[in-house]
Amino acid sequence: MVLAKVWKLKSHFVGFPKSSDFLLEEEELPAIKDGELLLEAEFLSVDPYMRPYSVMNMKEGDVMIGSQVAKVVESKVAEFHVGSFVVSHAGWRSHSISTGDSLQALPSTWPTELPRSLALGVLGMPGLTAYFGLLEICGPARGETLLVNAAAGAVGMLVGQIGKIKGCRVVGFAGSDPKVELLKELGFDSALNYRSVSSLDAALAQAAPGGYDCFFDNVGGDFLCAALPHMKHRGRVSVCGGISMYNDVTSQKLTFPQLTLIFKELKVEGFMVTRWQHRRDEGIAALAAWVKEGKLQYRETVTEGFSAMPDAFMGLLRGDNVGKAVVRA
Ligand SMILES: NC(=O)C1=CN([C@@H]2O[C@H](COP(=O)(O)OP(=O)(O)OC[C@H]3O[C@@H](n4cnc5c(N)ncnc54)[C@H](OP(=O)(O)O)[C@@H]3O)[C@@H](O)[C@H]2O)C=CC1
Ligand SMILES: CCCCCCCCC/C=C/C=O
Repeated sequence: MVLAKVWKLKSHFVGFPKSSDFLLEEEELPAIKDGELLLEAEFLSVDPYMRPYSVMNMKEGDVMIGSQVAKVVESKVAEFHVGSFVVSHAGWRSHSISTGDSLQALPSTWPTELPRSLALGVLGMPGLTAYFGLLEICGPARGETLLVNAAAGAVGMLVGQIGKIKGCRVVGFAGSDPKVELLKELGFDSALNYRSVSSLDAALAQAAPGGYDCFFDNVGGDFLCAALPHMKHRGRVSVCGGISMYNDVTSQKLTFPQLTLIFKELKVEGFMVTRWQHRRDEGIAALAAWVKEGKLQYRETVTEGFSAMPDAFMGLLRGDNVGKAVVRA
């Protein structure tokens, strides 16, 4: 008999999440049956989408949604061997029972020098988000200027580096001076702290006096409104996220950008990374090759202990993380 620890949504978040919104429970798991396997979480992901998802798709008492890298500890499914690792979407659970459906096996050839947590980061959902969201929607060309915000986070850090690989001039905005320094180390041509610039408008203009061809937006709200007038004619905007709005209690009042969109003939397109699920292998192969060649660097912020899941999640929303935020169970 296995006692699983499970984090549940105790109360719907109102504004910024609080520790008291989460509930840690224990659940007895039954013995596995034929066609089932028992998983033990090794690394769990915390991601911004969990905040809007909780509003749209969860009720109080539900297990928090999420992905994890897990070890197969018992198996009655031929394709999954005990001791192998998978990415599972079991939510915030220390142990879970699965039929194997929708599990992604980590290759047995996973390089020992790469932590398995990368399957939740550069070699997982955030990597694919950066890869397809930038290349398919912005279509950056050599010599073009690319703008990205939340640039020191899991997705943004990769977007900027992929922009450099594609020959762009890259401008990144992040929320602290150490993050800005890191972006410069990673090869960003210009990096700015959006919290300390006296005017976002002036900073955007100064960083790219000729304007931006591509904008990968992770933040939305005021940043999006400030950036659109700095786009070049026929610029492309990839609307990936709106983290500045996820904790809003009342909707932000924004100035409609119709005239900018029309006269600049901008393409502004939202996306879900799941759009390219059928091209997952292609994306992971490209990202892995760049990591191996040293062209794509990754960073992780690892929080220790399953009991710290809510802290890691709240830290992510506050901007405590550099690169991908994960929890080691
Ligand atoms: N469309 C899709 O399919 C997907 C969308 N996303 C979206 O991509 C974005 C980035 O996700 P991810 O890389 O995983 O997360 P990050 O690792 O970038 O973490 C979130 C970061 O957002 C920044 N942030 C928080 N609040 C604000 C704010 N008010 N204004 C500006 N920045 C803020 C913080 O960095 P800082 O210190 O710089 O403020 C924080 O570190 C999110 O919006 C997410 O929802 C992610 C995956 C898939
Ligand atoms: C628990 C499984 C979820 C994996 C899919 C995640 C899709 C993320 C899309 C993000 C949107 C905005 O942040």
